[in-house]
Amino acid sequence: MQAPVLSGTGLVAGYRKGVPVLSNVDIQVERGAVLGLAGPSGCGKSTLAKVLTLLHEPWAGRVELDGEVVRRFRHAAPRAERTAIGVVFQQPRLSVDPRFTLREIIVEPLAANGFPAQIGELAERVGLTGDLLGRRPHEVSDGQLQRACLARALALRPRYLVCDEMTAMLDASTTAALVGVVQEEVGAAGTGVLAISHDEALLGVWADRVQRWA
Ligand SMILES: Nc1ncnc2c1ncn2[C@@H]1O[C@H](COP(=O)(O)OP(=O)(O)OP(=O)(O)O)[C@@H](O)[C@H]1O
Repeated sequence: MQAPVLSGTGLVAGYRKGVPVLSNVDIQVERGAVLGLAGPSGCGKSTLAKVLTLLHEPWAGRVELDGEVVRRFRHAAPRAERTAIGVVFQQPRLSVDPRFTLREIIVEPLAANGFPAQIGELAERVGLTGDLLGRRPHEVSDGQLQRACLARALALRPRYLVCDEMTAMLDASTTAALVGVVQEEVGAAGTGVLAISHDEALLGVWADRVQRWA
């Protein structure tokens, strides 16, 4: 049986030749649990997030998705592998097309994969009600836009979800709401979550286990 885990083994990655940001990093994100990742600014947490979501190709080491070694990254990554791993970044305004309505933002992965554009229940779960779905990013708050980004990430029911400082720009009540939605997904769908955060107190209540980088 294939191991139900998203893992990185011996990962080496960076941006400039000869200057690795990740040097021999190991990580295992298990299904049905939240792994917290904490560490000082600049240590490479976001770089690891990009490698595990197949957006950045490591120089060495391997990423495995449920027992299969990932061989292609970025645009070359197979659709089935890309859609198995959702991601929410810190800054929602850098993550969306400003011309799209929130509804279009959430629907986009469903449409791109040939699924019906049914998002009513999902939008409600993330707290986007009333006329919010018809608004564009400049007409909503950061918290409302981040709700849409989380809904977009969950639309295809990914087996894994990487939350890279998902709540860093949000107030306490929006943070609690979004973490609650992720927790429901972990419980109902067995999603495996990597929660990257500076906020040790948040990870203390959210994560089942925390990996700390020096
Ligand atoms: N696209 C890029 N091109 C060049 N260097 C980059 C790029 N992205 C990140 N870096 C560099 O890689 C190093 C690690 O950055 P990364 O964003 O992974 O760290 P981090 O731990 O997530 O930091 P923070 O907690 O501040 O978000 C930093 O020195 C950063 O300047």
